[in-house]
Amino acid sequence: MLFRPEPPAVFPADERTAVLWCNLGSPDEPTARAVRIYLADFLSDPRVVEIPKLVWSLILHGIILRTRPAKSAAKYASVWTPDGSPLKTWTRKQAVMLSGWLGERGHRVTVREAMRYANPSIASQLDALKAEGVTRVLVLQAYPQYSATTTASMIDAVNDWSRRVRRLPEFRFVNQYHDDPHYIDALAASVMAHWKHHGRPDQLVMSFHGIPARNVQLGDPYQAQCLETARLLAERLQLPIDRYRVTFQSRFGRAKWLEPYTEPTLRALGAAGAARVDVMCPGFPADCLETLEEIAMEGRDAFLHAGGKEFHYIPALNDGNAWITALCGIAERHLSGWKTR
Ligand SMILES: C=CC1=C(C)c2cc3[nH]c(cc4nc(cc5[nH]c(cc1n2)c(C)c5CCC(=O)O)C(CCC(=O)O)=C4C)c(C)c3C=C
Ligand SMILES: [Fe+2]
Ligand SMILES: [Fe+2]
Repeated sequence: MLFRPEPPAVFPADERTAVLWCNLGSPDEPTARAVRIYLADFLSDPRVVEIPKLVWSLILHGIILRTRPAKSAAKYASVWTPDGSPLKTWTRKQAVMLSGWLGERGHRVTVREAMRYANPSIASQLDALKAEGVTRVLVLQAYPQYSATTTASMIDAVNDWSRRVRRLPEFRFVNQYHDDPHYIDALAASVMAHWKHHGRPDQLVMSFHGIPARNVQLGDPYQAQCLETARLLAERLQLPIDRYRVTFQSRFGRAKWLEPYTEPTLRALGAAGAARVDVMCPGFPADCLETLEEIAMEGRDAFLHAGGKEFHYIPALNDGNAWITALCGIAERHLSGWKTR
């Protein structure tokens, strides 16, 4: 193991704090080539696909990476903006806003966004922070609900970087904030803002990203945390139990994932004659491929073709005031004890 040489320590240490605002990441471009590189990295992560390495490597390289990149690239192209991937654009904007708001509250902290897969990578952002003299890093993730497939994988990436470094910053990790009252308030505010203009739907569908059902059996708390977020949000919206449902989207492969699945639920609601369905994705703080394409395009088509009349997608929290307030509060709580002002 080779640790990097570093300049001699200066005493007393001048403590400098940073918040690393982390999200999943997107391909660099909506092309089959860039998506292939992204998916190869993403899908080789043993936290994401828990299948024996040799078997998975054959399936991944023999089948998936030959067929999926072109299909996914076309989907990415349908949501791509002049600024690039929506997920990266929103995540960057959230980092800038969080930095400004923490500054207004008197904190001297640097805020940077980082991506688990592709760019800007966790390693490159940690390198940059270290070069700027940062000695304390709060790792905050755009995953309100903990899953080993996402949250633990991000911590793995930080640990991979740490393995190469001689003088480590002090790290803190936030594992979840699924029941944070301000996060719930921010979700409720975005729903209420939508309903103020459009009235209430017959059904509000709260769609979370799925994971394999087996992961939950093996101890992943993700499903329980999604259900708790949904219950708290419904309570906050004073929504009776028969006016909302919780579903799981983005199933990958043939194994059983968390149910009920979003798209079949939307089709069933359409076929049953639901006049209007609103869909929101509480587990995605930033709009991305999975919300803008899978829900707002494919989900809409599924519902309307099955006979539904009106479909509304309620945008993700993105740069909403209530959400940045919540983010600020979560960061401040976990920064406490580190002298930042
Ligand atoms: C293969 C297994 C996958 C698991 C497990 C998984 C869990 C998971 N993912 C998110 C959030 C996002 N996923 C996104 C895209 C995406 N997810 C998978 C696969 C799994 N996700 C793939 C292959 C892709 C890429 C697109 C595709 O080819 O289908 C995104 C959007 C990224 C973007 O660029 O916009 C997000 C966000 C969570 C929260 C989660 C578990 C809780
Ligand atoms: Fe995913
Ligand atoms: Fe998807």
